[in-house]
Order: sequence, then C-alpha cells, then structure tokens
Amino acid sequence: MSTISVDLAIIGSGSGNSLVTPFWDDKRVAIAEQGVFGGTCLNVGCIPTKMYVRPAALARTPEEAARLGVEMRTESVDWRAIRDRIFSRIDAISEAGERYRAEELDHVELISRRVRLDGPRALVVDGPGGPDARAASERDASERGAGETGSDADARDAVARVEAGQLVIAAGSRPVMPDIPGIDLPGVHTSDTVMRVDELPARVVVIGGGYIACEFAAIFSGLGSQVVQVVRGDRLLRRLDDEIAGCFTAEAGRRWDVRLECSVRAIRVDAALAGGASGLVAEVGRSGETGTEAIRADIVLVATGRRPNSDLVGAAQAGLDLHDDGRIAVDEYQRVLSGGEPVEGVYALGDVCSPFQLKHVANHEARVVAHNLEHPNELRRSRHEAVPAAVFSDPELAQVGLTEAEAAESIGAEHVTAKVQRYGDTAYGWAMEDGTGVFKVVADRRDGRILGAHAMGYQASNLIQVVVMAMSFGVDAHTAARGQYWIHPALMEVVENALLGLDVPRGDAL
Ligand SMILES: Cc1cc2nc3c(=O)[nH]c(=O)nc-3n(C[C@H](O)[C@H](O)[C@H](O)COP(=O)(O)OP(=O)(O)OC[C@H]3O[C@@H](n4cnc5c(N)ncnc54)[C@H](O)[C@@H]3O)c2cc1C
Ligand SMILES: NC(=O)c1ccc[n+]([C@@H]2O[C@H](COP(=O)([O-])OP(=O)(O)OC[C@H]3O[C@@H](n4cnc5c(N)ncnc54)[C@H](O)[C@@H]3O)[C@@H](O)[C@H]2O)c1
Repeated sequence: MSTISVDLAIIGSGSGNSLVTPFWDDKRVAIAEQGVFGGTCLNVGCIPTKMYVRPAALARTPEEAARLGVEMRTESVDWRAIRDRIFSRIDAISEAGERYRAEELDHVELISRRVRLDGPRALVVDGPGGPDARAASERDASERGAGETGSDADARDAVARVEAGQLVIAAGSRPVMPDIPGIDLPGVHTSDTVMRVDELPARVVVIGGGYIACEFAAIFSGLGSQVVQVVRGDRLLRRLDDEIAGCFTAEAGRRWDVRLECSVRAIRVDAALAGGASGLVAEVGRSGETGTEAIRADIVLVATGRRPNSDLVGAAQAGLDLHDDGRIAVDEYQRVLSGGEPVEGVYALGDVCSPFQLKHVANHEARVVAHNLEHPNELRRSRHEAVPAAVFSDPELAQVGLTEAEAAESIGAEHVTAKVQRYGDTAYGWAMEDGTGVFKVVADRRDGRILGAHAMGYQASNLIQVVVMAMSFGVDAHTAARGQYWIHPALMEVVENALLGLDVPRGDAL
C-alpha cells in the first residue's frame, strides 16, 4: 500500500484515455479504471450497438427489395456468430489498450480499481468497483498467468493514494434502473449486458422511448425477435423535433409493437413455462388505468436514461458543484467548479459533466482538456454549438440545432421558416421507392441563418453533416444551397432541396 505522486491523474479510461499525449512522455501519469478498459463507447456503447445495427438492417433488406421488384429472403440470423465477431474485435482492442497502458509505458500507472477524490487533486483507491471491475480483475488474473509476475501485479494493486499535479474526472455515466418490482430478476438487462446474451431472444420487452430503447428495438426486431416497446409518453424520442418524432413513432409502430402511454408495473418469472425453461412476464398497464396486460418475454431491456458517475468519484463529498441531475459543474474551459469558482488544475469531461451524453462531445472536450492541461496559461474553450446527434434506429434519425418549436421560442414564430423535404420527391428517392424519409431544415427567414435540421431516413446521420458544416462555419441557407455543386442525382439532393425550400433572402449565388 503506497502513495504515488504523478503529474496527471485521470479517472476513467474512456475518453480520458486520449489525454495521455506525447507531452506526458517524460512525466508521470496515473489512470484509474474501475471496469473494462476503454469505457462505454468501445465496450458497451456506440461501437458494438452500431455493429449490431448493420446486420439487423441487412436482415430487413427483403422488405425494401420487394418494393423494387427484387425477391429475397433472409434465411437465418446467426446471433452467436454476429455477437462473437463483434466482441472478438472489441475485446481485443480493449485488452490491447489496457496492456499498452499497464505494461508498455513506463511513465503510466494503470490502477484497475475504483477511486474517489480525497482533497483537491488527490485520489484514494476505493475498492474493486462494480461488475465490470470483476471482469477486469479476472482478465488481470489471466494475463498474469500469461506472463506478468505476481510481484509486478501486487506492486500495481498496492497503490492506495495518488497525489497529482493536475486531475481529470472522465468517469462517464451508467444506466438508471427504475423502481419496478422484479427489476433485479435474471433476464432483465441494460445495454451493458444485453449484447452478450447467448441466444437471440424470441421475445423482447423494451422499457423506454429514448435513444437506447429505439436502437435496440430496431436491432432485435430486425434480427427477427418480436419486440414490444413500452413507453410512458405519447411518442418516441420526445426530445426530437415534434414532426420528426411523430413520423418516427408511426414508422416504428409498423416495424415493432409500440405501446404508448404505458408502463411496466412489475416483472415476474413466467410460471407457466414447463421443463425448466426460463422466461419473464412484464405486467404492462396504460396510464390512468389499474388493469395490466401480461406480456411474455425472454428478456426485458431497461433503457430509461443514464446518470453521471459523479457519486462514484465522491464529487459532492469533495465539495465540487453539481447540477440537479448529478453532473459535475464545469466552466467553458472544462474546469471543475467548487462554490462557483474553478478548482485549479482539476478538469472534467464527457458524460460525468456534459448534458449531451454523446461520444463526439466527450472527444471534443477531451481535446480541449488535453490542450488546457498542457497550456494552463492559454486555456481554450469547448464549443457546444451545432452539436449533432443520430439515433441509429430503423429508420435512422439525425438532428442538429433547434427544433422548430425551440426556434419559435427563441426568435419568435413569425421569424421562423421551415421546409420538410421528402426523400421520395427527389431523384434518388424515386430510385429507392422511398416512402418514409424526410429532411427538415429550420432557419431565420430574415437573414437565412440556419437554426437546425432534423432528418429521418436512409443515411440521415450522413446527410445532416452538410448542415452541421454550414451552421458551424456560419454559411446561410441560400449560400449553402447555391454556393456549391451537388452531385446529381445523389441522395444529398434531399438536403439541397430542403435548403432551397426555405423562405430566406437569396444571395448572388446561382
Ligand atoms: C448503448 C449505448 C450506445 C451509444 N451510442 C452512441 C452513439 O452511437 N453515438 C454517440 O455519440 N454516443 C453514443 N453513446 C454515448 C457514449 O457512449 C458516451 O457519451 C461516451 O462513451 C461517454 O464517454 P466518457 O469518456 O464520458 O465516459 P466512459 O466511456 O463511460 O468512461 C468512463 C469510465 O470511467 C470509469 N469510472 C467511473 N467511475 C470511476 C471511478 N470512481 N474510479 C475508476 N474508474 C471509474 C468507468 O468504468 C468508465 O470506464 C452510447 C451509449 C450507450 C450506453
Ligand atoms: N446514437 C447515439 O448517439 C446514442 C445511442 C444510445 C445512447 N446515447 C446516449 O445515451 C443516453 C442515454 O440513453 P437512454 O436511451 O437510456 O436515455 P434517454 O434519455 O434518451 O431516454 C430515456 C427514456 O426512458 C424513459 N424513462 C425514464 N425514466 C423512466 C421510468 N422510470 N420508467 C419508464 N420510462 C422511463 C424516458 O421517458 C425516455 O423515453 C442518451 O441520452 C444519449 O445521449 C446516444
């Protein structure tokens, strides 16, 4: 048990891992990770989910092909093959990253334990962490067997306290579990565990109407599961533009069973199953009604939001300022605040402090923090304008900036112009025989400033990038539409036509 002094200590190996730049080569760094090395995006988030989205989309291809006169059939889906391909790739990256940090960099100390704050820039090793940490410890043990000596490992594990010149809290977030009887039963999953189940579940109940719920509902239904999505509100993805959320809710309802204004009141073991078979029953009730419907499921997926891990690092006890939702408060330079003032040399980034809970935002903040750590007298601000997001559901969705309602609230409805361009009314949309895709742009009619864009349909996450670029560089709607060529007849003409459909001043560009 020892105290070590380092120049930089980092809590969390997700986006925090990227802070170990060459600048630190001749200095000492400690990274604490309570769970699997590499954090949420790599191990249980963006990357594996999208690796499931693709096969699920392929499995659905016959539906689209039939519209175009091509007959195909999805013969079968090999869940285990998909799962093992995904995780053999991901686990190898996580393990290689961990090994590199732990063994190949002399100046970096990897502490595979949960830590908490103990003074302004000091950490104490707090214990083994959660279930992920158990997996990490097992992996540690097997790696020790494969070369590392026991004394090396003991020395590493013996760090009890870290004192740091500068400190970064990049501790991420974790799933919220609602208070539902039966929520602890085996077979009830979160996104942390559901991707590793052994069999493709025949029946899935999904609780929640947000990003994770809508992506997994599409994945499982695409791969052939019967999905029932239970949502408290009157539509899915309520934070999106009303029109797009409404269109998506209707489309999702055609692909899987969406129960709006309903909640899961209890989950119990399915007693009717014979021969030791396992299964669950979700008792689903409509808002304002007392009766429930028993819906059978092999698994229940809980996707009801994620809470910041500020409690796991002892942020409140350390006197750091917190937002009402538990996020650590930071200033525009990502400096952690205490009593409204920045704490010298202490930064936070990513889900533990960000309202966005998006990987590209965590990455941006990590670049800002990396700069500020290296240049404490030339601090840079993080930028949170024109932050886009996509929901990789079926159909895919993407958004940036203000919704039409937010724009009306912000500048007055009389100044807002919006255009909804259907994919189906463009040449590529004809080629696709598309009946669902829409691309909506919202702008200020006085000067053509683009305020937001909202898309649903094929490649929505790529199409919207043009608008992100225009917004980021201050290009008005008409200049964006007419100041450049658009390849004909590419799908991108949807965006061109949406921009041209706005009631905005026309510049000189033809
Ligand atoms: C299923 C899912 C799909 C997603 N898909 C997308 C997507 O498509 N696009 C997108 O932009 N975003 C997506 N996200 C969100 C994205 O994954 C997160 O915003 C991002 O990973 C946050 O990065 P981070 O570095 O803040 O935290 P993390 O990557 O979570 O890293 C934090 C690390 O800190 C560790 N830690 C916490 N407390 C302690 C402690 N006390 N001591 C030691 N270690 C600690 C944790 O174990 C964790 O490994 C998805 C999230 C989920 C769950
Ligand atoms: N493609 C992406 O970028 C992507 C994908 C997945 C996750 N994420 C990030 O992860 C975050 C978390 O995702 P999420 O889907 O868990 O959260 P979310 O905030 O998007 O959605 C939570 C949903 O759960 C519902 N809910 C909350 N409490 C409930 C309760 N007690 N009972 C029933 N329903 C309840 C909410 O009404 C909402 O529909 C997202 O906000 C997003 O930023 C991003």
